[in-house]
Amino acid sequence: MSSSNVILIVAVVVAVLLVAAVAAGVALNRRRKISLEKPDEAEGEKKPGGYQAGGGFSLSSGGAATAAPPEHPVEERTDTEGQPAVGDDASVPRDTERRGIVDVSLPDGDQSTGTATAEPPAPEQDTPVDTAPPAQGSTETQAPAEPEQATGTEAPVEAAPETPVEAEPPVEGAASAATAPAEPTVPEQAAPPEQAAPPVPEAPVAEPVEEIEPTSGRLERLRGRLSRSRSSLGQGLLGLLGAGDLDEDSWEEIEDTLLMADLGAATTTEVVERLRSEIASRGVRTSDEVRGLLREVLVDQLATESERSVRALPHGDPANGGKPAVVLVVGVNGTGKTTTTGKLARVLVADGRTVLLGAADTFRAAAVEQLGTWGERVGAEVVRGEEAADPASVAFEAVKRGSDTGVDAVLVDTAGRLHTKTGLMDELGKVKRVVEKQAQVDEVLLVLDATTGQNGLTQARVFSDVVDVTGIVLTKLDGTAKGGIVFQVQRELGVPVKLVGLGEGADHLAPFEPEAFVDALLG
Ligand SMILES: Nc1nc2c(ncn2[C@@H]2O[C@H](COP(=O)(O)OP(=O)(O)OP(=O)(O)O)[C@@H](O)[C@H]2O)c(=O)[nH]1
Repeated sequence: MSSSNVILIVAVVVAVLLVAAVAAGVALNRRRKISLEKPDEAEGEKKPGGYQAGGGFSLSSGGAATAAPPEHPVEERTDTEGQPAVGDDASVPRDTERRGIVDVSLPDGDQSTGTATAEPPAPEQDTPVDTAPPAQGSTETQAPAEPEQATGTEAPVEAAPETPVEAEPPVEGAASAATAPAEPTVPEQAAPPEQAAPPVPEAPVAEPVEEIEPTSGRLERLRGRLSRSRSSLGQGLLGLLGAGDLDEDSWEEIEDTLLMADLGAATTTEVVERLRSEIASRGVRTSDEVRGLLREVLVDQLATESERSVRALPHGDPANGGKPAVVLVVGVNGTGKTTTTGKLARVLVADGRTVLLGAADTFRAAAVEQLGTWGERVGAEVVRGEEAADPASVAFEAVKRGSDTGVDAVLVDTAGRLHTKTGLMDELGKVKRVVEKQAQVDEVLLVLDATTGQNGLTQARVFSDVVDVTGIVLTKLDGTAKGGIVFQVQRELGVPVKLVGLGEGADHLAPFEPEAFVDALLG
């Protein structure tokens, strides 16, 4: 072979390598960009009763790539005086019992958090949870009992005699699903293909006991529940703008209206400036034109590029080795975490999905009970720990159980109250890390109470530092005239509002859609 041939071949090889590298770079870049977008149809294949765009919930499955953490504006953190902060209650606690601070220090490889869990799951006992001895860390699964009405007196402890976890081959950490998982040694996505695995337990299937309201058109149907915000913000602005001849006093009033509705200073300034310039250039006369302009300006403020779909669809088919979606629900107690977890479960079940609930809010026995009731209502299995159990252990067990039984989604309700903010945050971080030992966390929904205004934002910043919040659920929008908090939350946190809570009813959860929301505000 002549030397020119050799050079030619080398040149061709180099060219091919270059092309491959460029292609890989482009692909990687694209993957990062769409990490929060809907997956291909194939990935998030739908079951009957699915969701449509426009009025329905938008669900997607988490991609292989983890969503890039949102950028959070760096701001001075100040707890609002006299207001509940992270680690406190967002509302008056419904009970007074508190558990002590759990040792949540977690150096890698630390097994000490499982200290209290050496005991096997408590045998069947009829004692109500609050009087049960604090057998920390033990978890048990609760099959959706044939529900009558859930009662607060129901003894939650039904020792699952042979939980699959205990029968599991001794994957370190998993062996202690009833204890704190020894996290670092569990290989990620460990799925021993040819192990003599114990029979895959079937998720107890129960029919939802209640009819679930259709999931499409929720925001439309619930728009009346925004009436307070509508009259203060929507009607207030329309009235002022429609009066014509806007002098400085009028503009000041418009500004005040926006501020009072909790839009925040930055958004308010932008909205007023835009309205002023558009009115000056376009000339807006009729009430329809006023409404049209206002709608446009407000929707533009709310629209973000972030994907709003909730990543609650499984990775592949769970019946054939696919993994369930894992959703963590975080937030301060009293904001509506448990309620939102239950409502979201209903949405998924209505979509033909199977759900498992993890009651990792072990801080308060009643919270666990509450989630148990939601589980019964939708026919979802509930994995829970006893009061004061290690939440990470419960979460771990829930995800494991969900994977074993092949559910579509595991929703984990976490604690929002501890004696100290640091303890809470350490614990939350641990919950996420532990869960990630066996499955990707697809969605971290931060639940914020819309009625707490600025304080909710403070909470959100703290939570965002510990876990990458991927979506906001703004609850109790029905109980406030300050629906403008939606604008501020998105702007300040850089995280999209994905769901809104519009009441205490089981189906008072709606997907957040900027246009429909603004329409509801404007009446
Ligand atoms: N009006 C209204 N009330 C809501 C909404 N979401 C939740 N709530 C109520 O808020 C209260 C607190 O809700 P929870 O779900 O218990 O709050 P949490 O954050 O989980 O608190 P724990 O159960 O202690 O963990 C309950 O009375 C709910 O019914 C909503 O969108 N609107």
